[in-house]
Amino acid sequence: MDMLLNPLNRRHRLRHDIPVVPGAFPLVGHLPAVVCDLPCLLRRAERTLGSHFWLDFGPAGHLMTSLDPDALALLRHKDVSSALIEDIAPELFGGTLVAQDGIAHRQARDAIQVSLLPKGLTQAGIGELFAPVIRARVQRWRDHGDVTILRETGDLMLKLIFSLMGIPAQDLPGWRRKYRQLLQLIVAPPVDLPGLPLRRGRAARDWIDARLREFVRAAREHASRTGLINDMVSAFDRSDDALSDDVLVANIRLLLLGGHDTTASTMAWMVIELARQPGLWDALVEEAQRVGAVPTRHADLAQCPVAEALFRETLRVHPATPLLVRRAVRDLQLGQRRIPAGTDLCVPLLHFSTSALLHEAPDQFRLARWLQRTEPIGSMDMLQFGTGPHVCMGYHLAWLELVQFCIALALTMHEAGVRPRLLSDAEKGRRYYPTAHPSMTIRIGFS
Ligand code: HEM
Repeated sequence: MDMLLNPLNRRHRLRHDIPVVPGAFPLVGHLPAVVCDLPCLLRRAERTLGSHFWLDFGPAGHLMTSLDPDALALLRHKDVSSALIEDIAPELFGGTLVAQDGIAHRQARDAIQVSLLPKGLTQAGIGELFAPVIRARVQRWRDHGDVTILRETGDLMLKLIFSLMGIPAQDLPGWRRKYRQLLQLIVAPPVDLPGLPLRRGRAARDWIDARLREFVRAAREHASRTGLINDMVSAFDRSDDALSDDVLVANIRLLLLGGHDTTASTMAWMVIELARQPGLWDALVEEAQRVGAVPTRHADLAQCPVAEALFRETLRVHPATPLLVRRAVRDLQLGQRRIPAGTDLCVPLLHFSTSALLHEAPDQFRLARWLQRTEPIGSMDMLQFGTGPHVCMGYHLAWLELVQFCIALALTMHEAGVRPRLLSDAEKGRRYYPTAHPSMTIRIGFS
């Protein structure tokens, strides 16, 4: 067997009448294949077993995975819960709204959402804050001549998200270090000893939370100031059942996590696509020259249709969050199948995003599918941000910063008479779980 599956496990088994994909390893199940070759794994499972099958996510257990478009409706169903997210990553997502349901979720979400909508972002001057940071970074790339792209976009995104939180520039190295330690909680084995990832990750989380608490206190003392944290604090303090600072701090930390990896990966893929398709780069440069400056407000984004199409098509072909997980809290009907209460579910956004059911010629990277459409963007067009009550809260922010990035890149490189060129194999070393991204080693030259 080629695809990181266990050749010794070929037995065909059923759970609740649904086939289990063969090839799981002890302890880690199908995780090696999920992480390294999810599209191939899903295609093979569909071809051999049909559109419903179990995947073994190792420590997270078996998830019933459905490739039936009806599965998307599960994300909007009142009888499915997001609590499974907390079970899978309690150290990172415990107490955050992404793992909550019902009123607790709605209350925390309502309090934060306003600041992340176009009006809130414009009022807080986020576009003006980001433009010079992005411009300075791409100028550094131009001066350097070549970059390891994902490392660079990851660093840029961290800088943007920290500046969004009002973290002073001189404190950034300390935050960066703690943030990287926090991420170790994703893979930390459950052993709490000094020097091990769990202990270090928890210490970093406590460090971050303590500082966020100080920001919250400062925001209350200077209530007249604007800025994202100030807006969130006032919204939390105004909410009907005042929400505790623990809830507020956990959710600000969630924004750090939610807004980083996903956008860094998308930004890296954008550069890779621009480098491997010269026609795309030419169209973007033409647009950037026409608009002449990096847009700073949502209202300006309409003048950048090519950059917007690039943002949407990059996400469609390379969705940064390829899988969503849920738990059935009551018996559910999924097409012809009955899903018993308690079943853990996996909805592979990657499959739908690149499926012929939703898109013509889904394997082709085509800006025209966005540039030529006349109907408004609907929920299926932004599926990569989820759907239903948990749909991404950072959609407008991601749209703004990614279009800003495209225009800044095109202006800067074109002024210097250079364009992006792919220096490595873009397909090698891709990862698909827990978020999807190109290989950390891919290099892009500007010449
Ligand atoms: C390209 C960029 C992004 C992608 C592809 C993306 C994708 C997603 C997806 C698929 C979900 C749904 C999770 C679920 O249903 O379980 C989600 C939720 C969320 N995202 Fe994003 N995201 C992006 C950027 C951002 C940014 C920039 C922020 C904020 C700074 C953010 C904050 C959040 C939050 C707080 C949630 C949880 C919403 C809830 O549970 O109600 N995301 N995102």
